[in-house]
Amino acid sequence: MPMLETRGLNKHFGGLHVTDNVDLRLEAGEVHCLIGPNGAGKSTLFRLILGEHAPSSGTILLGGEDITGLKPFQRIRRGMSVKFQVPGIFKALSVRQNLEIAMQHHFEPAALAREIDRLLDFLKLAAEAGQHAGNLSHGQKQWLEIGMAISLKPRLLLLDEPTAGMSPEETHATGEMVQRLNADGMTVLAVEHDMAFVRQVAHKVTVLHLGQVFAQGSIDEIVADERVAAIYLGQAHA
Ligand SMILES: Nc1ncnc2c1ncn2[C@@H]1O[C@H](COP(=O)(O)OP(=O)(O)OP(=O)(O)O)[C@@H](O)[C@H]1O
Repeated sequence: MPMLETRGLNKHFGGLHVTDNVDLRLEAGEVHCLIGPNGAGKSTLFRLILGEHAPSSGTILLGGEDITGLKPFQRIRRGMSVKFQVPGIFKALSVRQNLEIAMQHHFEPAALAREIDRLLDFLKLAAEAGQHAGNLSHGQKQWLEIGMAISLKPRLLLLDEPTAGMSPEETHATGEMVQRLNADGMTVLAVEHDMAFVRQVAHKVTVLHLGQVFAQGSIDEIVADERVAAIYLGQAHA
């Protein structure tokens, strides 16, 4: 059974058809990257999956369950989690306190401290645990945000341009984090422009164009597809 499936998903904003009959399927245990030119409808599709927009028509299934009518918090309770591009961290609190806020209601105190230590190691933020989150570098803030998104161990993680603004080294380290999460069983859907990252992590790539699924396949198939090169990859330094 797929972890996530959209069937005939449509979204209109007035006369603008932004999501056009999208059938997307993520198998459990898959890392799937969503690419496409600016304005292709990637963010809108993300918001539909998360429940921040209601579709004009179509169905969304999580683990086989129809979640189309559920609110975002109900989807999160069913094991979905998201990291947006703009960090939603509390700058005046320490790195550790940010993770505590995300996790405090879900663990006993002793287990909480242990889980946070493990997570800080995973995020390469152990040395920064006591620092104000506002003092972290841009890449570290993104990692803290990923930490908050994975702190409750979702089965489906949505990442919106996780490596935006990162150096190549930080991008690679982020890819390794995604690979480790995936090795532990997490299914991941990432909107991403950085083709090195896509090549590093993706089992499958979907190209969106004008709100539609334009092409789908492995990264090698996508890079070899001249139709994709014509609309997108020329701009993306594949
Ligand atoms: N709330 C809205 N109301 C009206 N139009 C919208 C709304 N949200 C998005 N759009 C339009 O839908 C189209 C797709 O936008 P979307 O942000 O989903 O694309 P994208 O692929 O994520 O682009 P980018 O890579 O630039 O973020 C754009 O033309 C945008 O102007």
